[in-house]
Amino acid sequence: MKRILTAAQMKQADRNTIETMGVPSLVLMERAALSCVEELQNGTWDTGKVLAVCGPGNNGGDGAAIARILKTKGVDAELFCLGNPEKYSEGMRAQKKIAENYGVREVKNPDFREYTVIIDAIFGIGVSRPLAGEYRRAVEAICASGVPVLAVDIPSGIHTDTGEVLDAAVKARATVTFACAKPGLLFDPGKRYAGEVLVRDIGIGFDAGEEETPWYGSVEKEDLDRFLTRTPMGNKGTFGKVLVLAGSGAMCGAAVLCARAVLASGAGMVKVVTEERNRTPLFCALPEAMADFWKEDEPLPEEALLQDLAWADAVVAGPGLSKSRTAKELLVFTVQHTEVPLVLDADALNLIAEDAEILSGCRAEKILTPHVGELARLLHMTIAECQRDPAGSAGRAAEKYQACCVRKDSVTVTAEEGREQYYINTSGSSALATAGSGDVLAGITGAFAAKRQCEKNEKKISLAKTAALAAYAHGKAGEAAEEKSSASYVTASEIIRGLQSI
Ligand SMILES: NC(=O)C1=CN([C@@H]2O[C@H](COP(=O)(O)OP(=O)(O)OC[C@H]3O[C@@H](n4cnc5c(N)ncnc54)[C@H](OP(=O)(O)O)[C@@H]3O)[C@@H](O)[C@H]2O)[C@@H](O)CC1
Ligand SMILES: [K+]
Repeated sequence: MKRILTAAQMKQADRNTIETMGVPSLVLMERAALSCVEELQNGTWDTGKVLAVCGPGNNGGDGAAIARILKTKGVDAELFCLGNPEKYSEGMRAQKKIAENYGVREVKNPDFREYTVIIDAIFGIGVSRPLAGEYRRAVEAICASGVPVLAVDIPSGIHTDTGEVLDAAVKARATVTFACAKPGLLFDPGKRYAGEVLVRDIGIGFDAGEEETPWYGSVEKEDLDRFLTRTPMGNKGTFGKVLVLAGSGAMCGAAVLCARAVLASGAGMVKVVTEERNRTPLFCALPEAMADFWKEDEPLPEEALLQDLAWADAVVAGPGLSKSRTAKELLVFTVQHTEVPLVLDADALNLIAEDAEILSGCRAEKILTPHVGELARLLHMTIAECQRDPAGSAGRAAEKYQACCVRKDSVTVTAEEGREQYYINTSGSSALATAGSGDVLAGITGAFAAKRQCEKNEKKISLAKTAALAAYAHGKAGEAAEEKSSASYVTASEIIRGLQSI
């Protein structure tokens, strides 16, 4: 697990390091600057002529220190300072003076195109409002110059907590950020402005308010490996049995992809409940699956369904299900009779968006896996509103539907009701944006929820972390598939195959 800190939490950690642990602020700044210099000297940057563009706060102080350290290493480094010197932070004032003492030249009206690298040290986590005046002009000129930019802590103009552009922002080739990633570096559009994000330890003594909300984190490969470890004593019945309710007459593929993903994600068994017309294609495509069938406009096979629901350790409902009258009856029946974790995806979400009453009386733990369009329908908001606030919109759906919500987008966020906790997914690429990819994620999520259901209580992780691990595995599988071809050619079946390589 990696913690991700908001601006307020990072400031508290800085304060704790300085005031409680006793590390002077200038020492932290020196370490911050050195970590940027190390990046600049790794051989991938042309440091022929470097300009550090500094704002009035401590981010500017970092920039001045970087220019000075570069100068001592024989690099032609200059400073361009913005803002009223009377309002400089103590750190910026001190660093600017030290840079002067070392003979770093300060320029007044630079032509940014003359430089080989620009250090963006205008604003860091202290940015407090949209950029205007000289700041905005500088940011726009830096962007227009086309010169590679190294951003210090966060690209100037990106909101630290949401990733929003505050009217204008620097587009960096890479960002060296201190101690922890920040949400704004991981969410779009901040993620695209940050370039490669390099998290560097500068000796922050943590007390970022562990209990404080909102809490952000990201799961890592080690978390996934730990979760997927199988006990040698287990058998196919103890690794998780998943019931998949998917596929209407025209949508057998969704059922097949989802069920295949279940099996490829470590579940012991899968059973598919699908429309009668899918009988032959399902068994041809997936001989490992067991199945039960329902017929459009005929009574549900309730006895068989009750047995299936009692057998399952987790249930996935929705992929390719359609919104037909019988599909809705099936969903309502499932919701009312499921006691194990229930993953609701695609048409199940569309039916719920139209009639939230479907979920009334549900006793199961629920995981909703909407893409942003489905989320907007669930929340009766616009897509743009949901996009502006990735964590908030996921959290709102979790609260509204008393569930765990996996908000699928270029950056997937998982939230759980009752806690202001968010998992930001760091794996994946545009390769995942392909037909059937959502069916695969639903299957992985079902398999992981079933595995968790089979764990002894003391080993059980939260439902949100389980869902976050599924999103992470899905992203990693997409990356593995992309390595074999290219993002444009990856299909959902290849994402499933990619699961074997993570
Ligand atoms: N604490 C430490 O010791 C360490 C800190 N470190 C570094 O410091 C950074 C945080 O420093 P910081 O808190 O001083 O904030 P920073 O981002 O420089 O900006 C604040 C200044 O900008 C101003 N301002 C803001 N928005 C504005 C706008 N739109 N337009 C105009 N002005 C605006 C704001 O003015 P005000 O809002 O008060 O009017 C204030 O003057 C952090 O990201 C890291 O790089 C590391 O070296 C590790 C040790
Ligand atoms: K910056």
